[in-house]
Amino acid sequence: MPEHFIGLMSGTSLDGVDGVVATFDSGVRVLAHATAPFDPALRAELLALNKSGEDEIHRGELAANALMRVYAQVVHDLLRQSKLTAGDVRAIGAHGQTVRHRPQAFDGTGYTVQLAQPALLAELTGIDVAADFRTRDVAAGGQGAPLAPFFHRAMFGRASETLGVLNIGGISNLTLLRADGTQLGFDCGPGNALMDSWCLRHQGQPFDRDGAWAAGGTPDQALLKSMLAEPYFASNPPKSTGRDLFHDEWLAGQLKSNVSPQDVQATLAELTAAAIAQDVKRHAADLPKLVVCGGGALNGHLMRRLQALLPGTRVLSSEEEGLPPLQVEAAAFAWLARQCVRREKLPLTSTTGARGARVLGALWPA
Ligand SMILES: Nc1ncnc2c1ncn2[C@@H]1O[C@H](COP(=O)(O)OP(=O)(O)OP(=O)(O)O)[C@@H](O)[C@H]1O
Ligand SMILES: CC(=O)N[C@H]1[C@@H]2OC[C@@H](O2)[C@@H](O)[C@@H]1O[C@H](C)C(=O)O
Repeated sequence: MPEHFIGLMSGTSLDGVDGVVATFDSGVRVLAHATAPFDPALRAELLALNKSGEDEIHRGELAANALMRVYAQVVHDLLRQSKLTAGDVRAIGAHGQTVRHRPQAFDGTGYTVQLAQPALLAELTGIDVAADFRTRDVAAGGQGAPLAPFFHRAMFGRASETLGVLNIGGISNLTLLRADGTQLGFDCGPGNALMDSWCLRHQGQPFDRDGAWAAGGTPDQALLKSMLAEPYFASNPPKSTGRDLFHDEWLAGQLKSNVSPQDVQATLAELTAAAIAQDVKRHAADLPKLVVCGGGALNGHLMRRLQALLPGTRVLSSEEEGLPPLQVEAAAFAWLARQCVRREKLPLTSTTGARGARVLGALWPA
């Protein structure tokens, strides 16, 4: 029987948990996919914990416990769907919930915090849990993110082919896999997070389905220019970002003139697409193919804008390459769990800037 791994991802969009059960013995094979939304109180608390607040250690621990219960529910759903038992699964890779990401802050080492309680998840599932994947990279001088590029190579890479893999979650990140075997990976900037928040505020919807609201507006060029002047966009990789920088107050600080809510949404969509296109042109002029995953791949308007800004590149959904957009990151953490239990070092340097290859993650035995 092949070794099975479960991957659980709850990302910066805070929409909930995506999980997969997968095998990697002969290529990547996803046997089941399950999701669980966050209930509004947990989502609000996780969002609030992205900023300093009262009694945050206590609140953070309770939120981590609550998060693990949602993770356990996804694990049980995956086992039921795939007709596997806990004993059939070698390990779970649990990402946790990023609430702070400051890899180079203050003391030159910095930190990244993913709320999780892997011990509780091991108790609730009876399966070994690999977690805390980012901190070793930060300790080794890296950004701690993005980590999916190593999986992107395993999943989408082809010998002697140059291609890009783009994840558009709350934040967007780009992986460039070059024909010569080298790679680059970094966060481009906002993905859906600012759009989601603006849409909730003005439309009462958690996200702009298919980008329809944005598509009916017109980007405000002065606002777009001002947003693109944020120094993060021009800075060189290795680099990573998050809600620490791209939060509602950042957007509020940009809104100096009177732009209609719908045109602001159109401008935010254009910002996501333009920042990505700028990065592709800067680091991979003549890129033949860009495989898009994450929830943003389901946003037709965003996909059309990306294609228009990158006319020489074929922009396609990861679905066309064998893995649906909402399964890619969860599959990445299943794969990272496998690397962790095998004590395989990942060649981090060209992507995160870490000093050398390291084993990522720690293990909580069942
Ligand atoms: N049908 C759709 N139309 C438009 N946008 C969508 C659609 N479905 C999902 N999305 C967007 O995708 C987001 C979720 O994406 P995803 O699950 O990839 O993010 P994440 O994993 O939380 O974030 P990150 O990759 O930054 O960690 C939603 O918040 C929403 O903005
Ligand atoms: C610190 C953190 O949680 N970063 C996330 C976030 O969401 C997208 C982007 O920013 C990426 O850098 C990363 O997630 C993916 C899974 C990664 O590590 O590749």
